Amino acid sequence: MQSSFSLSLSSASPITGRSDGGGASSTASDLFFTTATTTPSHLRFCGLRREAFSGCKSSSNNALLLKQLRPTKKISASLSTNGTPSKGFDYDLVIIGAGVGGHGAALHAVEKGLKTAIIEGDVVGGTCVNRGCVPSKALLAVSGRMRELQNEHHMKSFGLQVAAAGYDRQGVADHAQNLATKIRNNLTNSMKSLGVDILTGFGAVVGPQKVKYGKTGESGTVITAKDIIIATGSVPFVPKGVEVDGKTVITSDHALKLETVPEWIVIVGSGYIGLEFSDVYTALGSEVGSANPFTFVLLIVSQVTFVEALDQLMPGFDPEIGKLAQRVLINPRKIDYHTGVFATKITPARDGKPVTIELIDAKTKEPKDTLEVDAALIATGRAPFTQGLGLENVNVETQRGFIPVDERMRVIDSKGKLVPHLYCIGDANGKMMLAHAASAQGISVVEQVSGKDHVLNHLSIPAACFTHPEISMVGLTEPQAREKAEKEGFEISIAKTSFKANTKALAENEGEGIAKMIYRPDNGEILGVHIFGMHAADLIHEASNAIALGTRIQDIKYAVHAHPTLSEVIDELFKSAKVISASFKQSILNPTLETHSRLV
Ligand SMILES: Cc1cc2nc3c(=O)[nH]c(=O)nc-3n(C[C@H](O)[C@H](O)[C@H](O)COP(=O)(O)OP(=O)(O)OC[C@H]3O[C@@H](n4cnc5c(N)ncnc54)[C@H](O)[C@@H]3O)c2cc1C
Ligand SMILES: NC(=O)c1ccc[n+]([C@@H]2O[C@H](COP(=O)([O-])OP(=O)(O)OC[C@H]3O[C@@H](n4cnc5c(N)ncnc54)[C@H](O)[C@@H]3O)[C@@H](O)[C@H]2O)c1
Repeated sequence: MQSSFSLSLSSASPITGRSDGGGASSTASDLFFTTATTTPSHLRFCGLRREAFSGCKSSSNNALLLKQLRPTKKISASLSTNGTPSKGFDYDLVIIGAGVGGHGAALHAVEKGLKTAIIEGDVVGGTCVNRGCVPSKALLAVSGRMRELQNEHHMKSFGLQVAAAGYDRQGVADHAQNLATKIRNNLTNSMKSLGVDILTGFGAVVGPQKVKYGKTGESGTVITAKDIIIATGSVPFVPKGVEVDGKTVITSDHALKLETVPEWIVIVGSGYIGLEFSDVYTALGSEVGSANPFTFVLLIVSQVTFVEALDQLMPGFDPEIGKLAQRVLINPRKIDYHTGVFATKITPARDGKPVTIELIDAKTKEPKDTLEVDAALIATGRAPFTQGLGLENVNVETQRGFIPVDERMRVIDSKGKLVPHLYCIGDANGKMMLAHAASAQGISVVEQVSGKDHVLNHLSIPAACFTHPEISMVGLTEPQAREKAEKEGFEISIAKTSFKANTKALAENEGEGIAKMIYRPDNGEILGVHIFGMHAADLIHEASNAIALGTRIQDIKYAVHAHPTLSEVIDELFKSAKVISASFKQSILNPTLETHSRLV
């Protein structure tokens, strides 16, 4: 896997975040950074063992994954070759980093006729494909099925009888790894087939419109480019005082290999990674029995203890959704938690002693507790990977490691001026640490360098947490919307619908869930949508596309949805919103006008 340099797969990563810290959502000190196929072979592919019936759905619902699997031939044949560079340059566009951000930019650049090269120092696909979205969603696909198969009450409600479910840990781990390999190959082949030059080595900026690449410590090859995009991503952030050994004190890089499922694991941080892994660990449980597919397997449900610095779990979510998520995803499961505490010192298990975790009160900094457990997963955010990029050669200073950019992803220098022809996308700029955001930013930059102005609306970018059930969101949370409304002087309203009233959800015995919309009743603008429930991650796109396209509730509420589908939850959400009609507003201004209805 590793080539000329090592990134976050190794605990001796060039940056662990220890020295620099920082994070997109950091708040305090350096402690804080923040188809239903049921064949036996299909079950084996998922690493599951089942004697009786199972309903193993075939693939992840991750839109990006589907995009990555899409045949590249979709791009028209006439545009499917790398272009000729602008006069005086080796390339029109050089991208440093072949993660999903760099990949998205490269494909779009070739489509636009730009002569494009991408420099990668490790493996194509970056975090998302190799150590992030892809393997984690493979593990979550398995945990979802295990959860369902183990839920006797749920199975009985369908009239199904199910014998004890078990799993083969290595089989599950292989499923995750095989998927990563497959998607990595797809990404590599998609770029190769379009003629993108994939250059191997560590890339750095050596001057305006000049990039060097090669093995670290060697002189390397210098190439010129009309425009440069930095897309170097991020690595796990490990707070000061935490000793990662990769076995008992781990980051997501290690956890995704699923080398063990500990009996008791502390998860430090209850954000996306913490929550998704709590779903995996509590569904799989620690295996202590036989591994034969046709014998009884004893699984001990793993105990998860969350350690969260803020006063509530899942602080990033809309508070109402967070509360519901806690009631469904935390309270009934073997999960306990300590909130308002920092993990200041974590020592791996050694010499027969367990992992020890020292907690201090987040506000008073007084010692609070010491936990002794089997393992600890550090899920305290991610640190940008921006060291050694030669930013000093273009007078750029990072901010807690992140590269400062404007709304067009143009890099800003230490004097606050834009650096001509230099852009930064994805995790390295810290605007929104999501795979599809990185890719969208890359496409936006390519639009700009090909002569079309483009500003990406980050408030239209959806996010999802792939727990069971899922959580998704787009736009503002209720508190954020209230703050904005107060500042700008407008009213907000809230609409809510329940999965309990949805036929499809009830047919699936999955009525637990809500959708919530925050909007402006005066003009029908959607400010935020939050969904908790089955397939929430897929359902959010109707709302995110409406925000992106500026569609108002009074227009989208007439769109027709197939029955019975989960999408009717969102249909009902739009229909239940009360927008004051234009004619009513007119009638207030001019009382002589006749009005039929106040609301639309
Ligand atoms: C466990 C986990 C699960 C996640 N799940 C999701 C999810 O479900 N959905 C989602 O949207 N996001 C998810 N994310 C976040 C997502 O992985 C990142 O937001 C995304 O990978 C960022 O893409 P990027 O292109 O900016 O950087 P990266 O994917 O990190 O890619 C950067 C690339 O640049 C290369 N590189 C770095 N420096 C240099 C250099 N100087 N020269 C050459 N090459 C260099 C690296 O080797 C790497 O290949 C997850 C993250 C984790 C850790
Ligand atoms: N499904 C997805 O889209 C997905 C999945 C996984 C990761 N990601 C991305 O990866 C990034 C990293 O995820 P993450 O979960 O590590 O970060 P996060 O920012 O989502 O959550 C980190 C949590 O750790 C807490 N924390 C930080 N320092 C702490 C400390 N010292 N002690 C106790 N608590 C502490 C924070 O309060 C926060 O709740 C996120 O930005 C996310 O966008 C996305």
